[in-house]
Amino acid sequence: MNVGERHYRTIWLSDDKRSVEIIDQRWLPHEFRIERIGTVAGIATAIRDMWVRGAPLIGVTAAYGVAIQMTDDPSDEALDAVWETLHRTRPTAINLRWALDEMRRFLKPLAPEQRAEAAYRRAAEIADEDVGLNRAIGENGLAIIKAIAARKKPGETVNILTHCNAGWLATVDYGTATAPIYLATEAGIPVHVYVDETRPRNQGAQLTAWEMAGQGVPHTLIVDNAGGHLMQHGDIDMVIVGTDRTTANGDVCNKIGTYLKALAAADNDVPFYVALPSPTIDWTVADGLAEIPIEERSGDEVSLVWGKTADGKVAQVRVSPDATPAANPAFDVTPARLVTGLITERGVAKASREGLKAMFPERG
Ligand SMILES: CSC[C@@H](O)[C@@H](O)C(=O)COP(=O)(O)O
Repeated sequence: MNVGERHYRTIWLSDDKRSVEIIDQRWLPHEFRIERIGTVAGIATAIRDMWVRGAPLIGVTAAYGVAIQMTDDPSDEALDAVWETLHRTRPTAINLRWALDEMRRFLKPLAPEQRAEAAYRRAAEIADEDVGLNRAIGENGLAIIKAIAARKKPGETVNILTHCNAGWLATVDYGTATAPIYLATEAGIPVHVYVDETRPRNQGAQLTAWEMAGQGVPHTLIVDNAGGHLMQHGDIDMVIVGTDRTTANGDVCNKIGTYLKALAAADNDVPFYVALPSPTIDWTVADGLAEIPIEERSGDEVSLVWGKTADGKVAQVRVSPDATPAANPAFDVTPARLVTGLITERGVAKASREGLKAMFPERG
């Protein structure tokens, strides 16, 4: 995506060909900061403390973490240790385990002295593959938006609700849920996006809104609780969200609050789509509610909110009494029965075991 005149991916190799540079998402939308990270500890911090976030980008960042480790120590023991260290950072997004497994599978058969160079090459390929997958998701989702637009009167917008940030910032480029939106805008289809603020960390208000503004996509920020009301009044044509892990049965784990949007969508006959690249499918898990570990983050993220003060400083304020404890489950599971379709790189699958098997027969 472009920021101003310049095209950026969300992660890239530094000039020293060893460290990576990332957009530090903690400061957006107020400051655009780039950080250079050259250690495994730094990569672990960036993932855990959400300098980078979003399932696909977490995976790519971890892949580069393995590469950094291989320059320091390419032994089997170090490869296993970096897998463990990075796997511990965030438990829910399956792309993290997918990328770590892929790096280990690729590197293990190589002689240690070949591993560093090969690891950077494979990490770069995983990053490039992510861009390709998202572009294909965009094309497949675009067909859905086009079909809705065709039923509208000339000039009427297609109104899309999205939750969290499943955008460019959550991937390497394009985003998953946002890819169809960007392609629709490029194709001249009038779209308008309702952006859920996405408490507690406000990925919608801070990241999706910033992306939409930067790409010139008409959008409106709403509080998380407004979606149901808008659907009851016919103001939403479709919902598109991303996912951190989708089970082999089509259950969708995504940012906390997604389930409530899906319930409201079902009650109002609003199509509810989930956009995902195939590395986000966990083929080993069937029942999302019973089997997916849900990350529990610090209650401080609920009690304290970041923002820009009147004098232009980025600061944190407390919104609840000092003595009030807060719980912060970061994700929830939307059962497959509430999902209209899974927009993958291969096409739109039914959210069911049969639907996913038909789309990915080699995994059946
Ligand atoms: C293409 S990103 C899909 C998901 O990772 C996204 O919707 C999401 O829930 C991100 O959560 P986050 O906690 O910000 O990493």
